[in-house]
Amino acid sequence: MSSTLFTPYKLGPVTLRNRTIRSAAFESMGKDFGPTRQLKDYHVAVARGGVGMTTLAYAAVCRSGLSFNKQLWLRPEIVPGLREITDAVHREGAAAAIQIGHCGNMTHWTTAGQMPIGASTGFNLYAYTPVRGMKRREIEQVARDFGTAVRTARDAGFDSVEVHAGHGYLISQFLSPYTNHRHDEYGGSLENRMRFMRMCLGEAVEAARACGMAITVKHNMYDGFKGGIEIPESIEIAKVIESFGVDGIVLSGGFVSKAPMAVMRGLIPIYTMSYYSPLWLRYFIRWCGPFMIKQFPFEECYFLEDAKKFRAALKGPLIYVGGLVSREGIDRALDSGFELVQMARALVNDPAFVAKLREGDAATRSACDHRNYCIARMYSVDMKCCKHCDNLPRRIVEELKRLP
Ligand SMILES: Cc1cc2nc3c(=O)[nH]c(=O)nc-3n(C[C@H](O)[C@H](O)[C@H](O)COP(=O)(O)O)c2cc1C
Repeated sequence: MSSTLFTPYKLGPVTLRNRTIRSAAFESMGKDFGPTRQLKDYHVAVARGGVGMTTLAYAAVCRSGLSFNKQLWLRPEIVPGLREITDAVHREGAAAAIQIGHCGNMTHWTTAGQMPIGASTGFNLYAYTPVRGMKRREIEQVARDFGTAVRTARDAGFDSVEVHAGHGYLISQFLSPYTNHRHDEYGGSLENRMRFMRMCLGEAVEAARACGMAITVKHNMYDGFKGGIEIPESIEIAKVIESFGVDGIVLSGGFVSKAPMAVMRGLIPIYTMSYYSPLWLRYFIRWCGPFMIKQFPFEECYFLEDAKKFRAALKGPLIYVGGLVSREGIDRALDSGFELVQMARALVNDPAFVAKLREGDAATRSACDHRNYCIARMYSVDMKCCKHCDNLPRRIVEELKRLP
């Protein structure tokens, strides 16, 4: 067994009690773009369950960066509600982080309060909406919003911020040749495609340093389809992220609008997903979902072999995420040179998973079976494991049983 898992780690100015972080996983528990009692209770349970740090997700840096109505929009009005959460998390001995980002083209007018904007003009199937390419002044404003969001997070008592630069959110829409078709200084060469990321990181890192917060970046090792970012280019991007002096890079992959299961792996319960979708979308998902959503089989530590290539190329702290379900897997990641590990589904399934690892024997495993009910449900209800839901509709139970 690795000896480092339950040792403290200094993440920039913050000391974590151990090497585990609850990964940013959209809870779908917000109301009016702000926090709720349910959101607080969930993160307090995770903190009580032993993690070093828990991450609230996802918080948009401005209104146009919201993709769901139950997300957070980081602004002064919600600071008191967030402060209640961070105080309660701290009382449990854990640190508190918040993921900040902008969803770019993955939204709808009704949520964003304006026409969706992205790196380039187009039509987004994810939200069935036309998208307008961002003007220069919008690009500059959103970059500044990243700095403002960091300061707001500090006012709310967070110890750390995670900049979302992966998964097809706005920064990765600029980075990826698949979504960036610009002909100006923000498009074309890799240097140009990284310009927006550099602007956002410049603002966010400066703000974090000024207010004594840790800062990490979630980055795509690859987008998960032909025409997107691949590992060699992604390593070059990671080197630039590292040059900003961030406290850690979280290595992930996949584009939620094109290859969502490349991010999370495992099965996707199509009927369940359609059940929780608005009526107008329900039958489209039921009929077209199996063809549109590419499957990526789940495997423990599914990103580890690729993440090791980044470990070999980079010097700074790296955070492993993806398919951690056992002590053996966590130790494997830590022993491969990653300073910290993040987990999402193991903690959706059981917020006390880390405490069980500490108290249990080496064979302790998460009971999550990666049938991904939590993902199907998250879009319109909240993020919950099927194991915590009573009285599920019969057809959902049957579908979850039927999946191999
Ligand atoms: C329900 C759910 C919601 C998620 N939402 C986000 C999110 O808002 N931001 C993000 O960066 N990743 C999100 N993810 C991805 C996780 O952070 C993580 O990268 C991925 O699930 C792999 O970790 P795991 O195998 O421990 O679950 C989400 C995952 C799940 C299961």
